[in-house]
Amino acid sequence: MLQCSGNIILSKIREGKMVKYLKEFKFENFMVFLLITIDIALAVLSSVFLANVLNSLIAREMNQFFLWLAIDIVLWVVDSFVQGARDVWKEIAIQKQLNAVRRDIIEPLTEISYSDFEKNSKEDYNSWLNNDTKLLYDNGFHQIYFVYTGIVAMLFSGIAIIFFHWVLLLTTLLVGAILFYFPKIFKKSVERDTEQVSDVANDALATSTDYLRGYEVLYHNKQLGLMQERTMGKFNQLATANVKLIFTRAWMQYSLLGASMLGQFLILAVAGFLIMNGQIGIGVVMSVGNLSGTVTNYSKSVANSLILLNATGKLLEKYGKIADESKVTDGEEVTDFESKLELKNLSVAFPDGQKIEYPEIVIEKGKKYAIIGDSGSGKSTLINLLVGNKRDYEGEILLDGKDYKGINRKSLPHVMSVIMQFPYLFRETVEENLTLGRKISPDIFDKSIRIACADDFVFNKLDTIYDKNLSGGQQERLSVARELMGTKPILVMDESTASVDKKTALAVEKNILENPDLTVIMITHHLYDETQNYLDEVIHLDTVNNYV
Ligand SMILES: Nc1ncnc2c1ncn2[C@@H]1O[C@H](COP(=O)(O)OP(=O)(O)OP(=O)(O)O)[C@@H](O)[C@H]1O
Repeated sequence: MLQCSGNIILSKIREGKMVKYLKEFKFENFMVFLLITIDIALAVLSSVFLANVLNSLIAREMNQFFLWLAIDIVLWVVDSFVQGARDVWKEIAIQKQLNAVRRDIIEPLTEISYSDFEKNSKEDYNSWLNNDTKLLYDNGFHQIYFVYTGIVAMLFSGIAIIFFHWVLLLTTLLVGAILFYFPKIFKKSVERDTEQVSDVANDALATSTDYLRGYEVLYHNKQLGLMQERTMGKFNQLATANVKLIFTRAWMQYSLLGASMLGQFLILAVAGFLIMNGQIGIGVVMSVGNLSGTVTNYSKSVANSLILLNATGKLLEKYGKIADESKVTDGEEVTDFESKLELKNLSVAFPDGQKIEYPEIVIEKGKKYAIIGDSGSGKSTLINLLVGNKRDYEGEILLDGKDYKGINRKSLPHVMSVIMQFPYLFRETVEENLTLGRKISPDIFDKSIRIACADDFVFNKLDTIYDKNLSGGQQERLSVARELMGTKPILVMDESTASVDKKTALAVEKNILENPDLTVIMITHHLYDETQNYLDEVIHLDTVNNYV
C-alpha cells in the first residue's frame, strides 16, 4: 500500500508542478525532510518504549520502569527541539518557494508582448501574487510536507507494529488502505470549491481596487454607499465561497474521523484478541494504540492533503500559460526605422459589432503628421494598432515594407515611443520616473527636459518622491521628457499636452516638431494654427465607423 500510495503522491505533486520548486530549493527541502524524518523516528521510538514502561510497571520492576520513563522523557525533549527546527526550516523553504512562484509570474511579464499582457487584467496578476500565494502556502507547500510526514510516520509505525505481531500490521494496513481511498469521494467538490475561492478572490480584489480608485467620483456624487454595496457584495461572495470550501473539507474530514475511529476499534479488538490468546504481552496495548492511531490518522490525512494539493497545484497551471507566451518569438526583430510606415485597408471590428475602417496612411521617415477626427472616430485605437498593442485587425500595417504580422511585436518599442493621454508616474523620485532605470547621458537627460518645457520644475524636484505632488500639466511634461530620453526614431503622441496651457503646449510641440530626424505622429483635438506650420500632413479620420 505504501509503495502504491507513494506513486500516487509523486504523480499528484508532479501534476501540480510543485516538484519544480522543491527541486529548486534542494538544500532547504533536504533539511525539512531530514528533520521530519528524525521527528517521526523519535516519536515512534517513544511509542515503542512505552510498551517497556508499561511492561515494567506490570512486572513491578521499579528501576526498569524509571529507566524507560527517563528514556522516553529524553526522547520527548529532543523531539521538541527537532520539531522547533523543523518548523523554522519549513517556513524558510516555503517562503523561498512562494517567492519563486511570484518570480515565475513576474518574469514572463517582462518578456511577453503588451497584447499578451492584456489577456489578464492587472488585478488578476495582483491577485495571483497575493491571494493565490496564500492558498499555495496553506493548501500547497504545507500539504507536501504533511504528506511526507504521513508517509514516514506510516512506514516507521508499520515497521514497529510488525515487531509486536504480523496480524496487527495486516489489520492496520487494511484499515489504512480503506482510509486512504475514502476521501477520493470528495475530490471533485474540493477542487471545484478551491477554484471558486481563487476566482471570487480575484473578482473581489478587482472590484475593491476599482471602487477605491473611483472614490473621488463617488464622494462628489454622494454615492459612497455604492462602493460599500458593490465591494461588500463581492466580499460576501468570497466569505460564502470560503465557508463552502471549509464545509466540504470539514464534511470530508469528519466522515474520515468516524471511519478512522471504527478502524482503530478494530485494531484494538484484534490486539485484545491476541493478548487474550497469550500471543503478545499486555504492555503492548498502549503502544499498539499509539502506532495504529498514527497509521490510520495519517492515511486519512494524507489522502485529504493530496486532494487539497491537487486542487491548489492547478492554480500553477494558469501562471504557466504566461510563461509559455514569453517563450514565443513571433517573427523578425525590428531594430531601426529606415523609410516608411504604411497602413493599407486597415479595419478593426469590436465584439459589439462596431467596425472602424481607416483610410490609407503613409508615414515617411522624418516627417510630421497630425491625426485628427471626431470623438470616437478611432484615434486611440489607431495608436494601439501602430504601437503593436492591438493585434486583432484586418488589412496591413507595414514598417519599412515588413508586415506587422510577421515581425516580433515585442521589438517595436526599439523604434517607437508613445506618450499616452494619461501618463503613469511611479511612486518614486522624479529622476527615477524619468530614467526608468535606463542609463541616460547627462546631455540627453537635460535636452529632453528642456524640449518638454519641464525645466521650470524638474531640476528642483529630481529627488522628490512623486505622490500626486505634480500638477496634471507637469505630469504630462515629465512624461514627454521621459519618452524623449529613449531617443527612438518614431514618436507617437496621444493628446500628450492636453492639460498644458496653450503657450507651453505650443512650445513643447514646436520643440519636438523642429527635430528633423524624428518621425512624429500626433493625435490631437487641439490642433493650433501655429503647430500646423511644422506639419507635413494633417490626416482626418473621417473613418467609416459602422455597426455591422
Ligand atoms: N476595447 C473596445 N471594445 C469595444 N469597443 C471599443 C474598444 N475600444 C474602443 N472601442 C470603440 O471604438 C471607437 C473608437 O474609440 P477610440 O478610443 O479609438 O476613439 P478616439 O477617436 O480616440 O476618441 P476620443 O477622441 O474620444 O478619445 C469607439 O466607438 C469605442 O467605443
